[in-house]
Amino acid sequence: MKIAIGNDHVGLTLIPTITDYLKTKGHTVTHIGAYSAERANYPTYGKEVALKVASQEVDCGILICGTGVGISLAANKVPGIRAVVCSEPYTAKLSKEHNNTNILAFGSRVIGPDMAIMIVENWLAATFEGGRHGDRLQMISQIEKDYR
Ligand SMILES: O=C[C@H](O)[C@H](O)[C@H](O)COP(=O)(O)O
Repeated sequence: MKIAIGNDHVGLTLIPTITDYLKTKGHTVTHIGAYSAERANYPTYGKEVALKVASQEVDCGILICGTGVGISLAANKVPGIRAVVCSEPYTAKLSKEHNNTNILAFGSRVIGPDMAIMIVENWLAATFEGGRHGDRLQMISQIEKDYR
């Protein structure tokens, strides 16, 4: 898969672990992020990764900030994006199966490298189930259209 990964200055600490893991699994990784510990603004990176996902330049995205909250909020402002913040693998799996999330976010101040890998692994392995869940996603898309 083609995966875009983005981070702010806090999320940078988990980038080598996640990037190495993804490459080991054969994925192509595009890194868009803060590249130093100098304070940076997460909306910049959340938006940039979200635009790549929405335009289908990549298959999905992974975003990391301190908590995963701010960067996912920014990504979710881009039409077509369904970003989820996860601190454990169960939500990551269900967010794909039921909500067809296209961006996974987590926080480097919340979880460590091993948990981050478990979350990524479960998210990437899961498949959207469609059916009633697809109907609900259409309702979400409609809300987006209503307020455009
Ligand atoms: O949701 C926002 C993220 O957790 C940011 O990584 C965090 O707010 C950055 O905080 P600071 O600028 O204090 O390092």
